[in-house]
Amino acid sequence: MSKQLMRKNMKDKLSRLDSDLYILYSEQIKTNFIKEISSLNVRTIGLTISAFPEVNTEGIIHALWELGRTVVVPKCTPQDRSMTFYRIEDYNQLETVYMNLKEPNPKLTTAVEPSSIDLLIVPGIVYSKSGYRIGYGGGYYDRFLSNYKGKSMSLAFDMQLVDEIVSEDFDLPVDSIITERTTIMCKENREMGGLT
Ligand SMILES: Nc1nc2c(c(=O)[nH]1)N(C=O)[C@@H](CNc1ccc(C(=O)N[C@@H](CCC(=O)O)C(=O)O)cc1)CN2
Ligand SMILES: Nc1ncnc2c1ncn2[C@@H]1O[C@H](COP(=O)(O)OP(=O)(O)OP(=O)(O)O)[C@@H](O)[C@H]1O
Repeated sequence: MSKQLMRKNMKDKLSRLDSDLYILYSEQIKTNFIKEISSLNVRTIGLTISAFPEVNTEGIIHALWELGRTVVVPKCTPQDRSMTFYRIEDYNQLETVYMNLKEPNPKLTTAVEPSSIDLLIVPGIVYSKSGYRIGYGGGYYDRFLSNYKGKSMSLAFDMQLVDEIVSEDFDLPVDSIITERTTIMCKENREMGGLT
C-alpha cells in the first residue's frame, strides 16, 4: 500500500478514536514515558505541541517541567522545510502562525542548537515496530533527523502500529516507540534484522 493511502487510512481511523479513550491512552503513554526517561540521562527534550488526534503532549510537557528538564519545541520554516527548536517554560510563549499548529514565539523564547537536544520525540501518523514512520508529509522530521545525533523516540497509540512500512532512502527510524501498552525497542528490532 502506498504511503499516501496508509496515511489517509490511519487519519480516518484516528479521527474515530473515542475522546475518553484518547484521554486515557494519552495519560497511560505519559506515565510510561516518564518512567522510561527517568532511567535515561536526558536533560533537554524536543517535542511538539500536539493537536487531536496526536498523543496529547501537554501533560507530558508539564511533567517534564516539574522534573526540571528543558523543553524545546519546533518552529517551521516552510520555505526550506527546516525547523528550529526554542526553549519554552510556559504555554504563553506559544503562538499559532502556521497551519493551525502551536509554535514558540521567537520574540519570547531562545533558540537551541540541535546538538543540545538529548532526546527528540518524533511525531507521526503510522509506525512500524522497527521505528519507521509516516508523518504529515512535510518531510520536516526526515530532514531534521538527517543532521541529528541524539536519541529519538515516538509516542503513539497502539492502533497506529502496522506490520510494515516500505521505507524510502531518506526515511530515518526512531530508536523506540512508547504506546499505552508497551515500549518497543525499535533499534534492537532492526539489529535483529528482517523487520522494516
Ligand atoms: N503537533 C505537531 N506539530 C508539528 C508537527 C507535527 O506532526 N505535529 N510537524 C511534523 O512534521 C511539524 C509541522 N509539520 C507539517 C507537515 C506538513 C505540512 C504540510 O504538508 N503542509 C502543506 C499543506 C498540507 C495540507 O493542507 O494538507 C503545505 O505547506 O503546502 C505542514 C506542517 C512541526 N510541528
Ligand atoms: N533529508 C531530506 N532532504 C531533502 N528532502 C527530504 C529529506 N527527507 C525527506 N525529504 C522530502 O520530504 C518529502 C516528504 O517526505 P515523507 O512523505 O516521508 O514525509 P513524512 O515522513 O510524512 O514527514 P515528516 O518527516 O515531516 O514527519 C518527500 O518528498 C521527500 O522527498
